[in-house]
Amino acid sequence: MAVLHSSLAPYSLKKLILIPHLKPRKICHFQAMSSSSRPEPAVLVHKVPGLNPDEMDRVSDQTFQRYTSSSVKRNGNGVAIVWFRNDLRVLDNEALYKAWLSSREVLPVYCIDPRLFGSTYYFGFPKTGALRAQFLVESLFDLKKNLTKRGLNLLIQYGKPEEVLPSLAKTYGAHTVYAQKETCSEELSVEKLVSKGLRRVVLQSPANNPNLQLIWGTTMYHIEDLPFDISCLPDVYTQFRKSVEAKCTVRGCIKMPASLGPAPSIEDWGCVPSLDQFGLQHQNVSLGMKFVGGESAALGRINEYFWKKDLLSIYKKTRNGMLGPDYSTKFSPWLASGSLSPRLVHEEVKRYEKERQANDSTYWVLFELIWRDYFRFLSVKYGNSLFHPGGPRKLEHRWSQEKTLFETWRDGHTGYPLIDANMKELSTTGFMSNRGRQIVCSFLVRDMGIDWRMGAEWFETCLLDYEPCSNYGNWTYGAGVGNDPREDRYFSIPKQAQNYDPEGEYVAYWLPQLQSLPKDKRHFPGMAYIKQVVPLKFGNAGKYQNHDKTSTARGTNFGGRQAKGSRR
Ligand SMILES: Cc1cc2nc3c(=O)[nH]c(=O)nc-3n(C[C@H](O)[C@H](O)[C@H](O)COP(=O)(O)OP(=O)(O)OC[C@H]3O[C@@H](n4cnc5c(N)ncnc54)[C@H](O)[C@@H]3O)c2cc1C
Repeated sequence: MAVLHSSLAPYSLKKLILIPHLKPRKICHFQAMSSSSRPEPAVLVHKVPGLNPDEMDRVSDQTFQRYTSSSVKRNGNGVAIVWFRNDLRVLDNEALYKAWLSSREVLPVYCIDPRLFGSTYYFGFPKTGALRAQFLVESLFDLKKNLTKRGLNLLIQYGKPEEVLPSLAKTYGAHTVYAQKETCSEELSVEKLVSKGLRRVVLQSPANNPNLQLIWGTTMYHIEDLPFDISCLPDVYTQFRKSVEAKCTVRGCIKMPASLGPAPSIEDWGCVPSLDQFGLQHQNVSLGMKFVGGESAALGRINEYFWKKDLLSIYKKTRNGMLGPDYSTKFSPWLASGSLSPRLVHEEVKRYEKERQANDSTYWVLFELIWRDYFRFLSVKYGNSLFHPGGPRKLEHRWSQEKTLFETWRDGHTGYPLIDANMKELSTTGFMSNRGRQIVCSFLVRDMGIDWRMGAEWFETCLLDYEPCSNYGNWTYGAGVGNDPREDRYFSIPKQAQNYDPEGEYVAYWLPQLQSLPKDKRHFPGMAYIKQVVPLKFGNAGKYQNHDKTSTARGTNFGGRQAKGSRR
């Protein structure tokens, strides 16, 4: 058992809870050391993917050749608009494909919706942090480049889609606006407003009859191929997985036309925005991983992880790691922004299995992508209850919203190195491993007793890979209010530290003050002490109660519709 190291004793959780006015920074000694005394970590920043720009372009061009075709025939007329949302890619993009097929000219549009740069609903954190905004800027820049190479351009407009799109449809006489279908209430409310705006165009000039066509494109398994009605979606993941694996096939990627032009001529196509246009300042990534946004980088990462480094063959053994770029695929930021299609990942896994090897690891990437699908489908089945305090099961529980305590977690000042290191990684890079996310979620909710929505909203601010279904879905599971009553797990910090960072390498990377300690002391310098005096697990299971009413849904800044249009 670790012995308390006097100079590194973390303040006790009990003290924090009993005396909330204590300023953690003052009593948490190891965090008060001056930065000049900290040894520099060996590697400062890993670029993900770790390819140089020329290599990335080459890889991306090769993949484009594989997934495009020159023999696709076009038979449409007029102008179609593609409204890019969370599908910032060219390959396997069905909305773009249908727009191309049904028209003579395609007008690709991205709307920078000011609401995405407002505040989160309950706790008022920035809805999009600077790192994700930067990732978005890079993604748009790359999309514009890839469209231009194929004869189109990207019109970037600052404004609400329900104002921008009808006006463009009217000006260019577009017959259809194609877009990827979303499933959560804020996005659904924008879809409704766009449809309404397009109907107004018809009223004003009946000859012009634009309509909105929404196309499913976010999951690996298509919603129409599910072997059950979505209202009967199993509440146990394993049942869902077994059922889709037995009864459905993943559709192949759509072969996109090699050339997509011509585009209608527009004088000003709009520039890729800079961060100050979002009211944000550039945040430098000085440690950990710096992800590069955009489809080219996503294809580069597949190439690097699967083909160049052969890491796919050992994924199952490494996936629970926390340090460095290569323990897991790191596909999530590109999947969330839609720069990468899950079906393309599926096809590349199958190709790898054919050309190199098939094993547990190659299968396990698909297993994880089925989790991603599952959370998306759950959002259709459960709607807004995903965002309610009691989650899909409508459980009642008194959560604390104590600000000081929450801030120690948010800022990585809890005094527990495993928690602090993960929270520092999140705020510095916009990323955290799956293992880390489960641990910090359990700590916030079960050890600190804090409202899980505070954690979920903070993740919403910071994560590069934020998307509502996976984020709120995983948080409801972590808080024990998810749809599956059996997914109610407590993560013991000593056990997690022992299993996943036995040498303390991860914590010492993010908290360099710990590097001078012997490896066995890095992790829980105060563990013996904490175990004696702090009831780490509050045993909350007995406090939950079922109740029938959902919490009062309120309006959001999305769409002005009260209650129904609200996520919360
Ligand atoms: C509290 C909490 C919040 C989370 N919030 C998000 C989020 O906002 N966006 C997000 O994409 N993921 C979220 N996850 C899931 C998971 O942590 C990340 O997808 C994963 O860490 C991304 O790293 P990777 O791409 O290297 O994953 P890999 O291990 O390489 O997995 C491959 C892909 O499978 C999918 N995947 C893996 N695990 C999960 C999971 N538990 N749920 C859903 N999809 C999964 C991801 O798309 C991932 O890219 C959250 C998990 C927790 C516990």
